[in-house]
Amino acid sequence: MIKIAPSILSADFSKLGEDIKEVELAGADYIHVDVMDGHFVPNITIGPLVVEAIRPITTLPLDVHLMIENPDTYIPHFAKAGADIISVHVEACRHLHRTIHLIKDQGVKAGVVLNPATPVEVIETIIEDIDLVLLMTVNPGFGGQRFIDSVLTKIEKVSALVRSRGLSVEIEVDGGVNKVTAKKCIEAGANVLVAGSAIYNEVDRSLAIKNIRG
Ligand SMILES: O=C(CO)[C@@H](O)[C@H](O)COP(=O)(O)O
Ligand SMILES: [Co+2]
Repeated sequence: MIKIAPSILSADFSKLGEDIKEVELAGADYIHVDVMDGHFVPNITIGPLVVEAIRPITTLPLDVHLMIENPDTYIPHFAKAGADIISVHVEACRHLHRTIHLIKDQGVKAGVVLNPATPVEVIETIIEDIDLVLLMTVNPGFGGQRFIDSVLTKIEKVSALVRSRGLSVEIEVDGGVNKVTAKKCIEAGANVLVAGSAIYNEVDRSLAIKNIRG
């Protein structure tokens, strides 16, 4: 089953609650929350206060994508605020195994994110410990960027790894996902598709989600 995770980075922040409710009613499976700190990526977005504010708005899982330095400091705050999945970048974690278990200790699902230039091999030793692998299909920091095709090979590799170990780890892709690139990601083995501009820039969000799901 293909899941769609609209990224609220492309929503209208002056009516964030309405924009979240709208994609929930339009068939979204997760709400993707992009957290940026101005250090790991050159942009600043939202913190645990906003996660706490949107928690009562939706019953969908909040899929929190941390693009921050020192994630260990903030993981308990995002968990307490109501995150259901917390994903950390391997590039930001000095002790990745410890960070993954810190997330799980909060009773939250743990995801690991790889930038486009990071090879898949880095997750071979921890794939058994996680619930989700998030492959960035753009360089993180901004919505509305162009999909990087070379990541498709990485999706195939992660998919083969998950199958060969008999795991049920979700494979999520994020960045430049639209109805054309979504098809390629699904064929390569992804099952969770994050989309910001391809959903929030469309008037008919229900149709946009349907088109991406394929
Ligand atoms: O994490 C990120 C960007 O760093 C994403 O979640 C974007 O917000 C996706 O936006 P689109 O590329 O779909 O417009
Ligand atoms: Co994201």
